[in-house]
Amino acid sequence: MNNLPRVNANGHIGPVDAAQVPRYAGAATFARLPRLDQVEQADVAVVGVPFDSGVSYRPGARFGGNHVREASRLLRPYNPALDASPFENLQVADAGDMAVNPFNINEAIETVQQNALDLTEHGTKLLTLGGDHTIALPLLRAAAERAGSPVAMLHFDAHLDTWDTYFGAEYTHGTPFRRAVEEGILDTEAISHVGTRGPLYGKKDLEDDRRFGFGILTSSDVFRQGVDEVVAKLRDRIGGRPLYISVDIDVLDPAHAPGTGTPEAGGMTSRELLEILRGLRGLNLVGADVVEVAPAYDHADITAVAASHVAYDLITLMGLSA
Ligand SMILES: N=C(N)NCCCC(=O)O
Ligand SMILES: [Zn+2]
Ligand SMILES: [Zn+2]
Repeated sequence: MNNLPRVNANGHIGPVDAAQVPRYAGAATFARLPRLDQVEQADVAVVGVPFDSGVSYRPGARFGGNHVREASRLLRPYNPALDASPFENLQVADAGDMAVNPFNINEAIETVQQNALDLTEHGTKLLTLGGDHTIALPLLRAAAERAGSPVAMLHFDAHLDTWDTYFGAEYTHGTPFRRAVEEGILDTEAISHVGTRGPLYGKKDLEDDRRFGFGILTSSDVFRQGVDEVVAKLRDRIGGRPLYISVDIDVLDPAHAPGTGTPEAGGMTSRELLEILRGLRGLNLVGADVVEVAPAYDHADITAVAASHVAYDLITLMGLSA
């Protein structure tokens, strides 16, 4: 059905043309891009991670990837905010979903790490959709291995996710970045949380976090300092290092992202998040995730639309990387 030619100027296969095939027709791939098996090589692979066995509150992020794919049907090929055509500059393809064991977190982490390594074997960059924040740990392991060094990280989230354990469990969605620091896969000179807010267990949470090396720009900092100052501070800290960006969609206010498992009031707007991302043009972005999209709590696809635009800007940034 969707066999119309869609080869663009650079020989890359782009999205199905919405002027030729209604954009609501056919099975969803991210932004109506080709599947990975339909292209010879991919500069960027978008892959879903249907896993949410690491959550401490509301489940459902296992369904996030497909929810974002459905909302991404309305994306268009030219990104005016960054003056770039990401699918023309790059061959971007949808790699489907990782087959992750929902009953065994340790095995799931291994699978995510191995799948991420397999997908990036020939220089392909990875953007994952969906899943809970547990998956950032194996994704960072793979990113650091491919980079050949610890990576810088920007972590957009309402939460620190540097807690130690829940119910004695080390691998959960509230603990990936403490594990990552312990494993030495993060460049602790260049790791920042952006958008954090809300109650903590105690002051020690912040003390631990600072000891690990994290800088923090809270949701209130973004509001009070403004996007440009925040961008300048982040760029300064990251420099030319290989950079991984992890976006927990709950960094957005519940008004902008109700479809998530651990919502916190007082968050950033989707405009603020997109503006900060666009300010990161030219950094050496090696990989990214968009996690914690839980469709059961979404309304009118608000969360999925925001997540699809975040993913689109992340892919655009990959095409504009140093
Ligand atoms: N990573 C996300 N979304 N949430 C972590 C919340 C941890 C807690 O229940 O305290
Ligand atoms: Zn969070
Ligand atoms: Zn998180």
